[in-house]
Amino acid sequence: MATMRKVVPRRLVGLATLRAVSTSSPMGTLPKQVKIVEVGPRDGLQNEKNIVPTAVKIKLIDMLSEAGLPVIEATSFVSPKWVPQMADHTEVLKGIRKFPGRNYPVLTPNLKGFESAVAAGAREVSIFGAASELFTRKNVNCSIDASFQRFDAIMQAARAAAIPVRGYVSCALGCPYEGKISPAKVAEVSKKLYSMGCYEISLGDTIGVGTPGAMKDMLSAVMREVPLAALAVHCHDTYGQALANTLMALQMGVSVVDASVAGLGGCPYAQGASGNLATEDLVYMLEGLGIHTGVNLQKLLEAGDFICQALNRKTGSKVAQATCKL
Ligand SMILES: CC(C)(COP(=O)([O-])OP(=O)([O-])OC[C@H]1O[C@@H](n2cnc3c(N)ncnc32)[C@H](O)[C@@H]1OP(=O)([O-])[O-])[C@@H](O)C(=O)NCCC(=O)NCCSC(=O)C[C@@](C)(O)CC(=O)[O-]
Repeated sequence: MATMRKVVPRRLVGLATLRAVSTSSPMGTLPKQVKIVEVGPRDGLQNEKNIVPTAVKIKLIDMLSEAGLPVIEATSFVSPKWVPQMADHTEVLKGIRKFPGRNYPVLTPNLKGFESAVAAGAREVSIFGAASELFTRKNVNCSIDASFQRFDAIMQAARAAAIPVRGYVSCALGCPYEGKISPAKVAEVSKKLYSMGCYEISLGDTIGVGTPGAMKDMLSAVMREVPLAALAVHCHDTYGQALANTLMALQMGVSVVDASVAGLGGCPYAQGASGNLATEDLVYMLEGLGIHTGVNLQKLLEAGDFICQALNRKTGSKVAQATCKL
């Protein structure tokens, strides 16, 4: 295994001067604490063409746990024909160290996936819907309505097994196949997922086309239907807007943010989707705002290094690039 690169501590020390920003600044009402949902091992890796060894996935998740991430989406129990990279879901879920008080949710598209996930030891699952009809067909091979019938079956089984379920709404700020998606449609799908029992709804800018203005309009509509405390944002960075969009959501009171170590990611069924918001960049910004995350940035950078070296890939995190010793 290649050696870890050293992070230059001087750059990180500079943060201390920024920490004076108060939570009731003119920027809006910022949350005091943000829960980061790390999606790198799932969203980050699912699009990788070469199969990443199971041992690498396990080590990545363990390093992310050591960095203090409270929630790490570990894998997905989808069809291996559709997403070959996630075919080792059972081995990954069984192989990782489960830190006390942390969650390791997995994606489940249908009852079959849910049952396999539970058999592999999943204690939390995520169902994934979308606000776009065409994207739903490309991603899970059925209509939005039919996807909700599958979700019904999962919700019933999850209730019986006392398994919490998170819900995703993809294409919340645009669709690769339909283009613009109305905030009303996003609100409708979010409300349905929440009403059926999802404890949290993650609003995905799947192809990273959103801007802070679009985020504001979409969130305003969703907040009329779903309590703010149950909302999360999930921004891809295709147009370099992910951090700005996330900041807008924070200013509107959202306190749960999805991100992916080293900015890895993309949905294989969303043409043009690039990586997610890099977790390192999110943590750096939140620390600068004086917002608690419980994440150790140094250890997170090391996890980012590890996976980038394993993938032979340059990091997508600006913070990692800036702090990299040349
Ligand atoms: C939903 C299906 C399965 C429908 O796929 P289908 O082909 O319509 O399903 P089917 O029920 O006809 O089954 C076909 C075959 O798949 C098997 N199968 C069926 N279900 C499972 C399962 N759970 N696990 C393992 N195998 C399964 C089933 O047993 C059968 O096997 P065969 O008889 O041919 O050998 C498929 O379309 C699929 O797996 N799609 C997943 C696509 C995916 O993972 N996309 C990425 C995640 S979403 C995302 O990234 C966005 C997000 C969440 O990050 C937020 C954002 O950024 O917006």
